[in-house]
Amino acid sequence: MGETAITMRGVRAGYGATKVLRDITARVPRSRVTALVGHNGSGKSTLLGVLAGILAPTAGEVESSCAGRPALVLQRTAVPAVMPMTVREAVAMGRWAHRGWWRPLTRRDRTVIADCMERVGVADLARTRLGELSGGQYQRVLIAQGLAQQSDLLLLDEPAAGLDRDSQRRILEIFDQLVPTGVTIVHATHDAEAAGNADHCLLLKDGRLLAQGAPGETLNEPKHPAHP
Ligand SMILES: Nc1ncnc2c1ncn2[C@@H]1O[C@H](COP(=O)(O)OP(=O)(O)OP(=O)(O)O)[C@@H](O)[C@H]1O
Repeated sequence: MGETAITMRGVRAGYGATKVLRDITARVPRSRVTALVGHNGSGKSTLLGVLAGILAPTAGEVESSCAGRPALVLQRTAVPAVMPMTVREAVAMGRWAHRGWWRPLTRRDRTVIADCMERVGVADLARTRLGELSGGQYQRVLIAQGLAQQSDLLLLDEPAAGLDRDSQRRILEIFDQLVPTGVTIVHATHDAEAAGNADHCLLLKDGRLLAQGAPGETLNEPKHPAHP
């Protein structure tokens, strides 16, 4: 299926003595949505950490043809909305990678920030404080913050977790709008609809890759943990 954005060969990774990923050999297609699927603890977040470049593999290699640094959108629960800042200020933090946090925003930064808020539908909330947002709105702000990094690789850890169906669908729509702009998306999910909507799935179990490919093939894989 199309071009490859990332190739992993025999990737192992973990945390000190804890070995998590075991010999992952997989590909991520360019300008497509890839879903990382698997039970709790199967290694989805760890794999995102490797793809984000914040966790170095202990073996194997990761070859990426993406330009620049990937943008990682952490799980909403890992980034509580306790900071006394507005939506615009939170999205502006996405520009720090470009300009450093100490420099004033340029006109270009302001344009990018406004565009990212528009794309995820939070422009009308620009002056609202994070603490006043619903879960779905806050998740979209975090996505806008990731988009503001203007990376062509967007990694998201369970962006739809804990949201109602409408908010989940809205996130899938955002993915569908981003892909034609050349963004490669990789997201971890527990949700069957989100996984089924992806172009490509990587199915993990206990740190190993059980299957990869189109959702129809991967998720019906007899080795899928959901199968008896
Ligand atoms: N910082 C860490 N230090 C030590 N072990 C960790 C660390 N982070 C994760 N682990 C362990 O690595 C394994 C894989 O965790 P990971 O978070 O990658 O799985 P996951 O598939 O994303 O799970 P979930 O669906 O619950 O988010 C788990 O056994 C977990 O306890």
